[in-house]
Amino acid sequence: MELWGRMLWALLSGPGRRGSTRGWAFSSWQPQPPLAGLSSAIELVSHWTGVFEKRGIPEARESSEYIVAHVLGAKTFQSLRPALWTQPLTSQQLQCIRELSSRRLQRMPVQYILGEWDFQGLSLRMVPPVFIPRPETEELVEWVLEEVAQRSHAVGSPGSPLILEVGCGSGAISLSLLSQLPQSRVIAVDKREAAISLTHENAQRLRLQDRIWIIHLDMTSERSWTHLPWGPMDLIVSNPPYVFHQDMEQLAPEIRSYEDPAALDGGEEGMDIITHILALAPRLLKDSGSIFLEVDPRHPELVSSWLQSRPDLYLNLVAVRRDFCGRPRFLHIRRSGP
Ligand SMILES: C[S@@+](CC[C@H](N)C(=O)[O-])C[C@H]1O[C@@H](n2cnc3c(N)ncnc32)[C@H](O)[C@@H]1O
Repeated sequence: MELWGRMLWALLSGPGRRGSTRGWAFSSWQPQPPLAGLSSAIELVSHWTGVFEKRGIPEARESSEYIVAHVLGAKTFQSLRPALWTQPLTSQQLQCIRELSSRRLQRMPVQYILGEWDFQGLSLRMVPPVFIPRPETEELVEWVLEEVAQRSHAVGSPGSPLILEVGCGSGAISLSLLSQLPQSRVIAVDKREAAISLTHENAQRLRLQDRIWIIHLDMTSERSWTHLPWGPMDLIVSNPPYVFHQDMEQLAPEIRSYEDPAALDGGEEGMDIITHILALAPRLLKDSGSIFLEVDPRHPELVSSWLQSRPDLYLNLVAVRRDFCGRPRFLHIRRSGP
């Protein structure tokens, strides 16, 4: 699973992918010839890997393995019982693999094809165009958990920590925090109806619905914040849209054709939603409350100088963390004043 997420990020920042591929992504698909003689899982993986490679589909082997494993009822090919690798598949299973593979040929991300994906050990439903959670974001969640563990004297009481997530998407961050912090409560907001309903669905699936308020709200609208059910917050967490607008056209076809641009486009310097969160934070946070953000590697410096220009907010950038590729991608900002 991790590999796929890494690939997505690599495409997001990778060179040489300018120009629209939307047209060819859809028009290049031709009906496949019958798979005469192919019947076992191993043969199908190798057949579809070859087809994907020929059509330039990234992560060809991983894609075909996930699809075949999914149709056989497993999460990964490696977790399939070895007996199933060579056993003949039914014609219904063959047809299903063909249909799912044709979606991959149209550059649909595997997470949407399968309709579910794991995040922090939770199985979440995935529905386009709601943003697919990336493995980097698991590192953000782990950092928040470390902070809560360190401040357990302050936030360990029933109902705490109280956490606000801005831009909940599928609910990945909120639900994994709730599942690992049994006393916590979360307010999760998103401006997209599709994200709100997917977070509701995932909360129900995981039986975490009792400690989460899911609110359909555009955080840039002033009036939205007057009726929050709980507050003030111990923590604000967000993986906001932070892609620099001019980088949007370089995104991989998987991202551009299927994920909501509003989940990605952070404006000219990727700071539009970040600065809204920071400007709002003093009104929502407890005295020494914290903000944890996932950002672009250029943002630690930009955020630091933006905060220096806003001493009235009493917010300090207290730490920057690197992701598994060594890029500075996570910020911890603390409120330290009135
Ligand atoms: C990068 S996605 C993160 C989704 C999820 N937290 C995750 O990490 O998988 C950003 C999310 O912010 C939401 N969003 C964008 N602008 C917003 C706004 N003004 N108010 C509330 N949510 C917003 C998008 O709809 C999207 O779901």
